Amino acid sequence: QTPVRELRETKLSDTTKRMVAHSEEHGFSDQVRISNVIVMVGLPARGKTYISKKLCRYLNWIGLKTKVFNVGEYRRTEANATDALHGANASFFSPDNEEALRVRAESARRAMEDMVRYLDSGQGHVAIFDATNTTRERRKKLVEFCEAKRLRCFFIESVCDDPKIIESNVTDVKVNSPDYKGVMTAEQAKEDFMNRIEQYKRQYEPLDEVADDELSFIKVINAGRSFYVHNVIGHVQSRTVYFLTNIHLLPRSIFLTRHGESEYNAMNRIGGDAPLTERGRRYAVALRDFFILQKFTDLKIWCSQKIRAAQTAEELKSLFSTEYWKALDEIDAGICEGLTYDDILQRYPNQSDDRERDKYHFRYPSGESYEDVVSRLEPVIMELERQGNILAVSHQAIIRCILAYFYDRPLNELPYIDVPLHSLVKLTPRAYHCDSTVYKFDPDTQTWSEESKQLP
Ligand SMILES: O=c1[nH]cnc2c1c(-c1ccccc1)cn2-c1ccc(Br)cc1
Repeated sequence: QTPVRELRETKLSDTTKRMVAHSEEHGFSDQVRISNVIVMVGLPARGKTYISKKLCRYLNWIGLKTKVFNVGEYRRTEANATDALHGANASFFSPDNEEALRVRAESARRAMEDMVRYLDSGQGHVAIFDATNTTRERRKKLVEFCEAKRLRCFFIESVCDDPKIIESNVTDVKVNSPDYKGVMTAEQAKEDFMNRIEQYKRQYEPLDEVADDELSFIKVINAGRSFYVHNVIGHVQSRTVYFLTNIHLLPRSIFLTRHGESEYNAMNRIGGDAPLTERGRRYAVALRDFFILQKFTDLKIWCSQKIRAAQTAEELKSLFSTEYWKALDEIDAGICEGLTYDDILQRYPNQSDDRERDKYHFRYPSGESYEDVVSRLEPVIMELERQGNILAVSHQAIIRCILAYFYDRPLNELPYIDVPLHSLVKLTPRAYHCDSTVYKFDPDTQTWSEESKQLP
């Protein structure tokens, strides 16, 4: 069997070899060369931090290093220097409060400096500037600041006049804000926060397609019910717009599980397309009983196209609609398919070392890397964002990639996320984090146990 590298040498023409070498060295498009700044705009309780955190998590997962710079957090450190009550008093946000304006301008300046440092250091590709930025003058300063540093600016304005949505934000998030913690009751905090919004309304200048014609921006209206998109430039802005049009706030749960134990698992062999063992079949039945007990009515099942996954979902397909996704198939181990870990250590010692050194980027010869799997899972993640209650029956490497997205884990930690057989993960996305419960089934005692943990 000709080693893969030799194949590549003979197959590529000189021109192609030069192009491949160049692109491997210089990156493929402006997503690497030009740094992007995403600027949030909107009154308080319009979901700016919600969008910032969620978008940051998505861009990091697709490989664009991104960080949120929240000016409120800078103000709170600034305010602690003088008077912690600053944020807990709506009059702090009055346009007539000179001292407060100084503190707020100082916090914005320090956040902008840190943002540029993050991008200039080459550490980051995208910075998200999470602040109200509600006046044209404030936004003009930001554009000038970014232009001077060759940074491309994209504005995301969240406008919302739906009282139900604002109410859910204030009760969900604001009353637990550090501004109010231990300072006043939830009722008082809510009232103060509504006053804070009134203060901002006095100066709010929404983005305008005529007055702001030269800017690149998207107006998100009523939590994604409608959008106005203007002058989108480049890869990062295009992926951002696409993401925002696919997310929603409706509460739902996502269930993830591997297939039941297969004949290959029992022989410690990787890959392949083996059927379930008796223990694996018991898990399939237990899974069906679990969802009958949960009384889930609107659940959709997504399953990989491997026999062991299809057999696991078999028991459930009479209850719920089932779709088979090739994108959910296990990582392709290439020339290592069907081998045991010992076989691989003996036959391919060098590959085993490479894999240990950088498990995320390591690609099995004639197979895939975790990075390749993340790329083929992007459409699955996007469809998960669009859907309601989903159960995905898939494989260890695949579930690691999906969990890394919802848990906001760094990519180098992704290949080490614990995903044992016969365990079912229930994810419930919240405003700024994801609740997670793990249910474990023991096929020998045929009992379920639960370990609930709320991830940061
Ligand atoms: O309050 C809000 N007003 C307006 N838009 C909002 C929220 C929230 C929100 C709601 C509850 C808690 C935390 C954040 C999310 N989005 C939102 C914004 C854009 C998209 Br695309 C989807 C949701």
